[in-house]
Parts: sequence; C-alpha cells; structure tokens
Amino acid sequence: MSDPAKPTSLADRITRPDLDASSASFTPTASSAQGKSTSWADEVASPVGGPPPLNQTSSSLIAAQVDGQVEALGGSPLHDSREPEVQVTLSQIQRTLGDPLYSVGSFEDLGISPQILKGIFSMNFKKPSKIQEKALPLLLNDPPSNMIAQSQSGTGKTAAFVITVLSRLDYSKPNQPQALCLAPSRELARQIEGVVKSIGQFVDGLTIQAAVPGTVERGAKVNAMVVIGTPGTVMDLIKRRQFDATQMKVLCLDEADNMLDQQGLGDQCLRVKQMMPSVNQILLFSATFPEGVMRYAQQFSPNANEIKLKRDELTVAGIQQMYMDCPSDEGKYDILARLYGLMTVGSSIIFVKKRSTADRIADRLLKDGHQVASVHGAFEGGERDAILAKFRLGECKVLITTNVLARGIDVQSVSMVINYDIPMKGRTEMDPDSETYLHRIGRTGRFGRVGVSISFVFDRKSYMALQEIAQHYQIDLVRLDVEEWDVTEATIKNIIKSSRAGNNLKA
Ligand SMILES: Nc1ncnc2c1ncn2[C@@H]1O[C@H](COP(=O)(O)OP(=O)(O)OP(=O)(O)O)[C@@H](O)[C@H]1O
Repeated sequence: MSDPAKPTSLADRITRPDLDASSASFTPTASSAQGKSTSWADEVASPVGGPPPLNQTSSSLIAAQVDGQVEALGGSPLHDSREPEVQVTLSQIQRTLGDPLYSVGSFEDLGISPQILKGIFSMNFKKPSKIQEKALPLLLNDPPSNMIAQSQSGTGKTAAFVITVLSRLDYSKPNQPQALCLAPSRELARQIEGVVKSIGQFVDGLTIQAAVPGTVERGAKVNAMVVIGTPGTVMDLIKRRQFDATQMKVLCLDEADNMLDQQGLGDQCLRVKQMMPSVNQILLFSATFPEGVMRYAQQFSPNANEIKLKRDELTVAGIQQMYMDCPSDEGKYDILARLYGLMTVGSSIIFVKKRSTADRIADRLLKDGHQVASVHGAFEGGERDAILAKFRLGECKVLITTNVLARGIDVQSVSMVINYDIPMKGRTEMDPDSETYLHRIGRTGRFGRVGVSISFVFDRKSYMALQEIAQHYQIDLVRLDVEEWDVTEATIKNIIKSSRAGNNLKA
C-alpha cells in the first residue's frame, strides 16, 4: 500500500523497533525498513518531514534503557544531562532589586532551616533537580516574589513549592492559616499534603490540614498553618467563615494552567485569591503553560519571575512513546486484554475518555480473570482515596481512569501508561489535547525512571490527532505492530525491565 521510498505517513516517519533478543538491542527489520504496513498510518498523508534514519530511532531506544538505570540504593536518577535547561526570566522588580540568580548545587546552600533540611534528606533527596536548583533561590529570596514555573512532569516541582511554604511560616501562630496550596483533584491535594508532612516532619509546631470534599465538617474551623485543598471546597470554607484567610502569606496553584484555564476552577481560584488580602507570594506551577493561559497566569501572579521550557523539551526522555494501530474502536479491547500481562510487570494506568468506558473495560477485564480497578469522578471521595491507596501500595497493579488522574499523581512504580482514547479538547472534541497527553504519559518515567506509553489509534480522526500531538512536541512515536505480537511484547518488556531494575536498586 505504501511506497517505501516516499515518506508520507507517521508510520513512515517513525520506525518500528524490532528486538534482536540475542543482543538485547533494537534493530529494524526488513519489513519495517521497507515500509510494510496496513495501518491507518499509511493511509493518511503526513504534512511534514521524512523518516529519521532507522538506526537513529533504534539507538535512541537503547540509550533510553541505559539512561533508565538509576544509581544504587537511593541515588537520585535525575541528575544528568537529560534534564533540559530551564529558561529563567526575572521580573522587573527582581531586576531592580539586583540579580540573586544563582543555581544551588546542594540543598544545604539554600540557607533553609535544619529541620526542613532533615525532612528533605529523610526523603532520600540528595541533590536538587534542575527546577529546584533554579527556582528555590528565587522562591526563598526576600522580599517574597511571585513565580510562574514550568518543568517536565516528575521533576520535583512539589518539593520546590513545599520547601518555600515551610520557609515562610510564622511558627508562633500554629492555628492561623498562612499558606494555601490548591490542586485540581482531591487525590493530588492529598498527595501534596503527604509531601508537606514528609518534608515538614521534623519542624516543631507545624500544623497541616486538608480541605477537600468531606474533610472539614460544617461549622468546624480550619486552624492549621498550611492548608492543602481543592478550589471549590476552600472557597466555600472561606465564605462560610470556617477558614480565616486574612493572614495568608503564600498561595500556590499546582497544575496552575489547568485550573486557570477552566471556567469553574479558574473563577474559584480567583475568588479565593481575592479573599486573601495579605498574600505576598503567588506561585504557579505546571509542566505545561499554553500561550493563552500564560497571559492569564501573568495577571493572576503579577510581576512573577518565570521559569520556562521550550516546547520541544517538554517530553521526558525516559518515556518511550509508542502507538498501536487497532482494528476498530471495539477492537481496542482485545489489544488491551493481550497487553494485560505486560501491564502487570510494573504498575499501569489506562486513560479513557468516559467514565462509562472505564467501568465497561474494568468489568470485562475482571470477567476475563484480570485484576484491575477503575476510579473516576463518579466514585465517592472515600472510595477514590481507598482505590488510589491500593494502587500506590501495589495491591492493585492496573488502574483504569479518566482525566481526573491525568495530572500530578506520583506513583513511582508506574511503568506503563495506555491512552485507550486519545485525549481531545472540550465538548466538541475537534482538537487533540496535547497538554493532557503530556500529563497522562508523565504518570510514568518519574524523576528519571524509564516508562512506556502506548496510545491506541483506530481511525483517521484518532490517528491524525496523535500525529498532531507528535508534531506539537516534535517527537517520533514508535509504532508497535499488532500483527507481530512477539516483537511488540519483547520491545515493551525490555524497556519496562530496565526501569524495574532501577527501581529494585532504589528500594
Ligand atoms: N531532589 C530530589 N531527589 C530525588 N527525588 C526527588 C527530588 N525531588 C523530587 N523527587 C521525587 O520525584 C518524584 C516526582 O516529583 P513531583 O511529584 O514533585 O513531580 P512534578 O514535577 O510535580 O510532576 P508533575 O508535573 O507530574 O506533577 C517524587 O516521587 C519526588 O519524591
């Protein structure tokens, strides 16, 4: 069907790596080199570029496996050249104050309290990551200044803002709310609460409280120094005077682009901010800041120092991004069921568009004898917490979910992410949602680990959407052949194994 000499499709641009089991390295087969394919990929013309040299694709896969090996016993794997340089732009105010811009090589250089340092080291953080080394000197500088910070998924943004929050508190006022971290989902808020607890575990007098649905009873007071919550709940608590926000110093929005971009969440964040007259440091963090949202972010967090990444540096090198050409929408299920064995090598997350799809797939997989759990917005809060807790502990290895868990969730054992449905924007679903794609696949490959993402396409629309996402980030997706299952299986296994080796060493 396709002319091997003519680079017309994504499948032509991207090469399928085949595994040479004896040498445990990838080499292209004759069939892939000749462009043999019967997929959507061949039927849709690609507007850009020719194929990368075959050996380039295969060697990049080998490199990824080597990169994924982490240092033995608690060494941090993310301290090498794979972490892209972040671009720092100082605010006008900061420039007039003088240039404090330096990059710290160690947490000790930050001048933070010994108790906070002890907390950091107890988490086995040996050195700051790039975002931490660039952001923390600015975040901790006096007088406090705003920041809009972008860095890749899994690079330690949470610790950067948590260390800042803990360094800004007046410990003589344990019952007075002074810092608020907002997140778009209860799960992420809970996770941030955990990080505050861990880093702050040796800080005398620290008080922490979650403000997500169901945690603060009607009439009860929010009386902790650090509050971590979701925008709607926090807004209601302040309005009902359960939460005194008058002495708030720091406001931090995690996944800021997502919250500011959505009508409801964005309005709630703005209302919350307006109810905090004394806030003097507004921090916005995310792996993505699309241009349109950036302008609003700059209004929300005025005169902020900015840390940004180039668009082609947004994807994490350790995540091998692949796709599978499925026979039909319904046919995706059979492919998923075949992948099940690989999904349980580590832990996996399957992202679908609709809650009903999550339930349907979970039911079928369970009936077929597989252990999976689904979780989404229709579940009651406590149930959501319980399922995620099981997943974190590895008691449940495969989680089927919607975009509700696409952002921020940090489970280091996740070695595979499956995009069962390609993420599309809004109700019309006309445009691919590149940001959500990035956040979804970012649930694997955390802090320098290796992971695999597999996106399912089955028709022209899904194929074109994925192609657009690939072009947006200038990435080459690897095609896995559903017809050559042995090769596909070996390819995935090999990558996951390398990440597991790292994790085992770390344990
Ligand atoms: N300096 C460090 N050394 C070692 N591990 C670290 C360090 N900083 C953070 N980590 C670990 O890296 C992992 C990812 O961090 P975190 O969840 O903050 O990423 P993130 O940048 O917020 O990602 P996302 O964009 O997906 O929300 C966590 O498990 C965290 O404990």
